[in-house]
Amino acid sequence: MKLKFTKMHGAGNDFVVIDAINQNIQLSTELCRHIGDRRFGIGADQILVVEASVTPDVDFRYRIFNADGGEVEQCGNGSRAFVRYVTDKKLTDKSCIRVETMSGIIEPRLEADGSITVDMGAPVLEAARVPADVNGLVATPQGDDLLWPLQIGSKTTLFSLVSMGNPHAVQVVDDIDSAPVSQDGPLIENHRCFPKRINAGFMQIINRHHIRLRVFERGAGETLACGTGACAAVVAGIRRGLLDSPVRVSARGGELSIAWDGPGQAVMLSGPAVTVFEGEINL
Ligand SMILES: N[C@H](CCC[C@H](N)C(=O)O)C(=O)O
Repeated sequence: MKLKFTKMHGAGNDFVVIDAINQNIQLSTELCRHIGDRRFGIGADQILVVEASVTPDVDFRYRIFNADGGEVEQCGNGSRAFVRYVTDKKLTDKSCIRVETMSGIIEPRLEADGSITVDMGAPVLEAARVPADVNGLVATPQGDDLLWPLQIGSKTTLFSLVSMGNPHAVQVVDDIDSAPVSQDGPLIENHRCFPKRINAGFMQIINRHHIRLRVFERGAGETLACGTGACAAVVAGIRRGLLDSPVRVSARGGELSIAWDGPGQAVMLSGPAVTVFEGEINL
């Protein structure tokens, strides 16, 4: 069968977007892994699937699969690509849409100037959900920052644990260009304290309104930008008294902007969403 798709990116975090409203497609882990493969398939960090909503007062359902085929709860950069896609494909005439994801409802908005802002919902301090004693590992938070000391390779590293629907472990580093992302990223992602695995953020503080960020993503490896990772890093930095909202997040693939007014409040994510090409794949 032939499957139509659209290739998109948000600050270099790239996606294959599939309309499953007007195409009959049953996605499996194996099929998503094939589509995400940069040599045998199309290639992408994530595959985004557009489905009709079955929930009143919700416009669409949005499924997210990492390149390794795993279905996940949330994708910040993907949510901006989503609203660009459904607008350009005339699947909606709304500028602000309500989208159901595995982790709840998000509200991406296409602004008059063409930029896109997403209400990502309120963060959960993942520490509250991390089992204190997993496989005999006892991890206890330090102070009210909820900084968790975890053994990564031969060293103990302090992490902020934040969930944006999907889990993030964020650490502060002096220089992200020399940070051991490729070495420590997989160790953090697969750490035994995180039974569902986790996204690993490496944050360099430039000033109270600007960070540089690299993220080794669960199920995708290091990406050029991570929207939920940017949200989690800013939440962690504000909670630790290191940052003030709004914060400019410089990722390797582009710039994102995050605003957060504190616990219980929604995190607002703004940034680009670009359509690169339309295509068809033989399955
Ligand atoms: N790798 C993530 C999903 C994609 C998140 C990222 N691409 C974003 O923009 O938020 C996870 O397994 O939770």
